[in-house]
Parts: sequence; C-alpha cells; structure tokens
Amino acid sequence: MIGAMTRIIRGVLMHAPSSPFHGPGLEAFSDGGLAIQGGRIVAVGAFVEVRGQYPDAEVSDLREGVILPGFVDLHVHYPQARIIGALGYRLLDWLEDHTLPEEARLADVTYARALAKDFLRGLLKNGTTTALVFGSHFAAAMEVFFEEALASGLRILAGLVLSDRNLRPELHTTPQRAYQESLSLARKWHERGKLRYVVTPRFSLSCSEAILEVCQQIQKELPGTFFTSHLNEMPEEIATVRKLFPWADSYCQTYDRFGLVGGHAVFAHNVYPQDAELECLASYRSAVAHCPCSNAFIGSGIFPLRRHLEAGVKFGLGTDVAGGTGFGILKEGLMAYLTQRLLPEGYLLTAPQLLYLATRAGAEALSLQDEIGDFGIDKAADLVYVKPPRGSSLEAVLRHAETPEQVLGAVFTMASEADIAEVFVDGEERLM
Ligand SMILES: O=c1[nH]c(=O)c2nc[nH]c2[nH]1
Ligand SMILES: [Zn+2]
Repeated sequence: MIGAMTRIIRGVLMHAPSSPFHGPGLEAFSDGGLAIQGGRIVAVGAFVEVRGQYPDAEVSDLREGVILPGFVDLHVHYPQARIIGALGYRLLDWLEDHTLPEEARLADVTYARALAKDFLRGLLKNGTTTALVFGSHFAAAMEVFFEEALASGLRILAGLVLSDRNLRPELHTTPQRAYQESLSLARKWHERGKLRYVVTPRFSLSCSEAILEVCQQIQKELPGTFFTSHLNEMPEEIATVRKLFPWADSYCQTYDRFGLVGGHAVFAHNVYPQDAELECLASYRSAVAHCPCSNAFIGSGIFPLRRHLEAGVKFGLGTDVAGGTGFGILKEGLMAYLTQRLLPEGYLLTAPQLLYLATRAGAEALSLQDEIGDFGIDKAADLVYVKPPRGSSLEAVLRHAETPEQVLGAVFTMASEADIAEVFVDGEERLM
C-alpha cells in the first residue's frame, strides 16, 4: 500500500539519532522529507528521494523553519504550573513559603483539573511531546490529571507524590494510604494509551523509611512502572537527609537501600554527587534529569556534567517548573551551555549535543529510544516546527545561517514559545 494515506513533511530536518558525545551524532537534511503513515515515520531523507518512494503522498511544505524531534522533559511539576517566577528563594524556604501552599490547593479537584489543562498546554506550546511529570500529593488530583493527559495525546509518565514528614500536614500521607492509592492509580492508568505510572516519593527529606518501603513494594507488584525523585540538589537539603538517615553513606543510598535505584529510575538534579553515587547510578543504568534553569534560579549550583559523562551516567534535560523558569526545553539547552561555560572545568557543549540532550537522551533516560527521540523508521512522528515570526531577529539569523550547526545554535540561543509554530504528536498537528 505504498503511497496510501501517506503524508510527507518537507523542510529543514535535524535530529541526533546517536550520541554526539561519542561521535558526530547530528543528521541534517537541508531540503528533507519525512514520510508518515498511521502516526509513524516510514521514511526520512532528502525530499526528492522520499518523494520518489511515495509519489502519491500529500506534501506539507514547512520550509520556512526547522523541524526537530519532539522534546523530552525529564522533570516538571504539574502542581507548580501557575507559580513560576518567584525570585529570591532557596530550595527549602521556596518550598515552605511559596510552593507547598499552592500544592495544597490541589485538594480542590476543580482547581486541579483546570491546572492540569494549563500544565499540559504549557508542555505542548513549548514543543514537549514526552514528559516525566512530578505529580500531586492528592490521589483525586492525579485522577483528573491522568484523564486530561490521556485526552492531550502527549506521552506522559506520572504518579502520586508521596511524603509523610517535614512538609505540611495536608500533604502528608501514611504508608498504608500511600500503598492503596498508588496501586489503585497505577492499576488504572499504567500503560493506558501512552501513559505510564511513576512511583514518586518527593525526596528522602520528606519520606520515612516506611514510605520508601511502600515504593519498593509497589514496584515489585507492578514491574515496568517507573520511579522518580529528587537527589543531591542543595547542600542544606543534603545535610538534612544525612541527619534523617544516619545509616546511609550517601543520599543515593537512601533510595538504593529500598531497591529504588534501577533502570526505570530518573533522579532530578544531582548537582552534588559523590563518586560512589555516580558509580551506583551508572551501574543500575539509572538516569539524571539535568535542570539548569532551576539550578540557577533557586541557587542550587552548577551541574557536574563532565563527571556524569565520565562516569557513564545517562542524563537528559528537565525544566523543573516551577523551580525552573518555564516549559521551554530549548532554554534548558542554552542554560546548560551557559552554566558549563562558567565552570573552570565545565564541558563546552556543542549545538548537536544540545539537540541530543533535548530529544534522544531524554528518550534513552526513559528507555523509550525505540519509540521516540529521533526520526528513526517506525518511531512515533512527534515533531516540532520551529518557525520564527516574520521580521523577528531569529528569522534574520536563520536566513543567514550557513551550516546545520549554525542553525541549531541560533535556535537554542534565541527561540522561545513564540517560535514554536506547530507541534505534531503521532503525525497530527496539535497547535493551531
Ligand atoms: O526543585 C525542586 N522542586 C520541588 O518541588 C522539590 N521538592 C523537593 N525537592 C524539590 N526540588
Ligand atoms: Zn523538582
């Protein structure tokens, strides 16, 4: 049935199907074609060749901008979509005075549903088609979140957030309730469409050993579920965790003791890892969500990117809204670049590496590299069309760019939400 129900997207195509940290990585087509059937990519290459394979296909001409794979956000908080931009805090007072009061409002399901819509729209408008989402402490808020996520068509991994100490009473659960509510949500939503369930203790600072045991139990009962939490974000936080878990040699061990460091685990931040913690993460093939805007915004510090690379720890990018500054993964790429420049031992990131971190590395962190992350054959046709408005400064720069690296460098440096002209999820336009 070659040619039937096929659509070709024509334009400047760029993707990073392999790691540009270990080879060239970038593949670009200045007049490319990407053929889609049933939401899947069936051909990619020079337009004339793809057109030759599918002569009857409908062609969408998107030659005024750049087409990239959908972005992957490895760490973003649903309850915090409306509280971005609080200046002047550090992590622990930001949580107590600014963030947890807002999270308590999700006890109201009507509020939670409206917020879920704002949140999912925020992802889509910024070109994020897959996200590992930090959820709410309220099971009813997670029910409506999953309903909205399913309707959005986005690939969303999320779960009920668990804590039983050091937050505020409304946000605390008990081990028994945590077990029952998590299992019930996971049984209903895990692997429903593109949704996946994520076991989510907030961070060791707010969890008893009994809660971490419950997390282990849930993962045993539901193999294939994911795991996420925070790790080594700030010195004050790390010192408190040390006091709460005197038997642990490291923050990472507070999770490892309960079997929570595994191949389906993503830890946010890891700004201050010990060497042994990097070895532990690498040996389990766990991943790290690097959130450079958040790390700067709440003053956490600069991510030791080179040490992660050298230790062989997988990492991708996260916006960490609302410790972060917005839903834009492109901005995270730029901030990763800028913060590394400021470190004497910083890693000089290239444009192809930023693209990889924004797309394929996120897919690998979630073990979804066979499904998303680049334009490989049979993958979901999740695409972002970056097309700056006529007369904008980015448009002028792109018009004069001579190489794919220059184009990508300008996109990461200058593009924002206003430049995301269209987002395709499973081959369908989602922004109008
Ligand atoms: O950046 C962060 N945002 C949060 O909401 C949070 N909770 C615990 N640790 C955290 N770090
Ligand atoms: Zn976070």
